[in-house]
Amino acid sequence: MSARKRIVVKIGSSLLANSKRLTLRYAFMHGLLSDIADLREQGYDVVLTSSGAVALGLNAVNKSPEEADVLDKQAAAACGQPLLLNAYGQVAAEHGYIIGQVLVTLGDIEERRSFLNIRNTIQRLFEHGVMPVVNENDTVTTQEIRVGDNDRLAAKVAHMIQADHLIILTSVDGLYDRDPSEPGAQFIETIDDVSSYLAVTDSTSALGSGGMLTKMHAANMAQDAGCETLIARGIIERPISSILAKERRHTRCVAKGTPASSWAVWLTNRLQMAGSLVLKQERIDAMLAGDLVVERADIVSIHGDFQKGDVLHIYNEADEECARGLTNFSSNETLLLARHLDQPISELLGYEGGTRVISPENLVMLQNHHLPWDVPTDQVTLVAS
Ligand SMILES: Nc1ncnc2c1ncn2[C@@H]1O[C@H](COP(=O)(O)OP(=O)(O)O)[C@@H](O)[C@H]1O
Ligand SMILES: N[C@@H](CCC(=O)OP(=O)(O)O)C(=O)O
Repeated sequence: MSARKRIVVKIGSSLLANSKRLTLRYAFMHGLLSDIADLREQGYDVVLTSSGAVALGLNAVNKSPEEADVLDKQAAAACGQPLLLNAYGQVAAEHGYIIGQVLVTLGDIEERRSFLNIRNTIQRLFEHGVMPVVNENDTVTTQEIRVGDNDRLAAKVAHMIQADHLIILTSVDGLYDRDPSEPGAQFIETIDDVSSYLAVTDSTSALGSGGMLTKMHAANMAQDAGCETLIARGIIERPISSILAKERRHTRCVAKGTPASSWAVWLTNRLQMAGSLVLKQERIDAMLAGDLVVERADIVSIHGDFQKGDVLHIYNEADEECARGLTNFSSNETLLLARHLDQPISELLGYEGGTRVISPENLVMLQNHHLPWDVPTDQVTLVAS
């Protein structure tokens, strides 16, 4: 691992685009990239996760943020992303460095192989002194399969590169106990456990997507990965170094304890559910006591249409999510195996393979994880029926 420190900086749309004219705020970009030039000199490797493609492309499709539908936004992103990256490229060159574009989809970061590929590419860009600029590839995503906000995407990148800090620059100076436009809103300086703030208001600025809600989710994901999240106002001189030097107000979400392994964090911080299993309480108790495995006899019900290698969410019979793990069988195979417990697996499936539905090395308990999903209500298959 390199001795250089790593930071992921997330830039919200409201910082990059003028909310009325929907044009680029060059002065902000200059200040930001000049600050990054100094940080690079001081030994920081920086990844920018930058929004702004949709906002900067809206003029090209003749729409305002309010009237644009999903397709308009995808078309706008196709026009705005090159504008954005061109500007980053030109301004970075004035400060003596090169940027590289990394466009990703939800599938790319949820699939282990492409996740590792992106990580290796970012690593190689660092080795060449190039600053990666990451954004979601909005033109190819659909509503159901998209990250949807760059806060959580930035947290994924922070986990991917084992960043020391995730810095979220936005239009307010941090988290308040309610929307700061409400009278009496109190500023929150330090957050030890993000889980108590996961239900904060989700109202956004004119161009924003997720508001503070997705910033808290991002901080929660980063906390799991051992990375501290700092949330601060972006329109200011030296927007990043002034935060790192604690010169101005910001919200700090502390990274506590030893981070889980990269594999465990990848398994738990999923944004998409392939399928799920409800297990008998005895098995959940055994798993909590350290016996990490799922056998076919443990299954009460199966949800969803999943494939071998997909990550499943594991629930107890009270519909509480307890664990996540990588399945060795598809949903059809799992059903067959669980319904015919007295028959050998090789006979049922027609091939020799393992016997466990989820193997110990591929199973992670969620006891320290704060983003459990509700049990899905569709596509339920009761094993005993
Ligand atoms: N509890 C809160 N604390 C701070 N800001 C909040 C809160 N609730 C809502 N907001 C609003 O969230 C907005 C920032 O989120 P967003 O517009 O999505 O920014 P970005 O484009 O930078 O991601 C601010 O305009 C702020 O008014
Ligand atoms: N990928 C989108 C950004 C989505 C997003 O998260 O926006 P924001 O809440 O302003 O950070 C774009 O480039 O416009």
